[in-house]
Amino acid sequence: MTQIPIIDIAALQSADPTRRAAVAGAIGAACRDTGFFAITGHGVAGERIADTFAAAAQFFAQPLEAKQRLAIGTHGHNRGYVALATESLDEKAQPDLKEAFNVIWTDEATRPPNVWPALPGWRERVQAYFDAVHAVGRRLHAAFALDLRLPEDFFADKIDRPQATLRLLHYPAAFASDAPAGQAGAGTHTDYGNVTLLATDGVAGLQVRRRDGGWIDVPPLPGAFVCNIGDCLMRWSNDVYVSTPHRVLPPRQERYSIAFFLDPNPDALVSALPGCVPPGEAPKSPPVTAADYLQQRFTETYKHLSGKRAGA
Ligand SMILES: O=C(O)CCC(=O)C(=O)O
Ligand SMILES: [Fe+2]
Repeated sequence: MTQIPIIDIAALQSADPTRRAAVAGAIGAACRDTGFFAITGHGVAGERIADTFAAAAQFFAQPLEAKQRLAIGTHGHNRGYVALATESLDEKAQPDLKEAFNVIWTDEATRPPNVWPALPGWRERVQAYFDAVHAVGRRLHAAFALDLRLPEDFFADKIDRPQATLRLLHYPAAFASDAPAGQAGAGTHTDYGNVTLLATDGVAGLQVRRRDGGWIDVPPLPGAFVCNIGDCLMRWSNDVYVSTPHRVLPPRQERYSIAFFLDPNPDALVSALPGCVPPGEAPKSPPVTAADYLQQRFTETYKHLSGKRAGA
C-alpha cells in the first residue's frame, strides 16, 4: 500500500442498510490494515474548517504573554496553551517543534470548564467546530459497530460524554533551519483514544508507518479528514483494529493542523468485543474503564518525561 484509502462516508446517513454496510465495510478494511483512512462526504462545511484554521492563526499570532496566561500547566485538565517545544510525542526524542491549544469536552458541571482567549467570537467558532467533528466521530463509531457485527448504536452511549480533546496545532517554520537532527514536528507515536479526526492546511509533513516499516506520506486532502484508530479502540477490538505509529516531519514551511481526539466516556468499560475474540481464545487484554486506561497511558508517559505531554 502506498496511500491511505479515501472513503466517502455520506451513505452512513442513508436509510438503506446495505449502503451503510458498504461504507462500514470499507472503513473496517482500513481499520484492520494501517488504521488510517481519509473521509469525504462527512458534512462539515469547507467554510467551517477554513474558519477554524483562521481562528487558530488568530490565536497563535497573539503575543506569547497572552497565550501563556492560558498555559496548560497553570490550568491543568489538559486544557489551554502548550508552548513550543514543551512536549514530546516520542518520549525518547527531542521536544516537538509545535505549539498547541487544547479544548476539552465539558458539560461544565461534572467536568472543568475550558479556558478561552479574550478574542471576540472565538469561543463560539471553535466550539462549533468541536461539536461538528464530534458528530462525525459518533457516525464513524456506528460504522465501526456495523463492521464489527455489533448493534449499530453499540458505542453511542459510550462516547456521548467523552474524554475528547480538540487540539489546534501550529508548526512554525522559523525553527526548521535550527532544528537539531531528530527533532520532529511531532515525534513518532500512536494516539491513545478511539479515533482521531485530523484536518490539515495543505502543507505536507504527516507520515504513517506501514506494516513493513516504510513510511507513507499523507498527501494534502483539502476538505477531507484524515482519521486514525487509537490504542483504546485497538484494545477494545482485541487488536482486530490497528493503531498505527505516525509522525510529523520537521516543519520546513509553516504548518497548521487541527486534531480531534475522541476518547470514550470515563465510565465506558473497554472489554474485548465478543465478535473480536476467536472461539476458544482468551482476550488479549483484561477489561478496564476508559478513565483508568487513559490515566495509565498518561502516567506511563509522565514517567519518562521532564516536560509534559498533553493530548494525543
Ligand atoms: O499535525 C498532524 O498532522 C498530526 C498530529 C498528531 O499526530 C497528533 O497530534 O497526535
Ligand atoms: Fe497523532
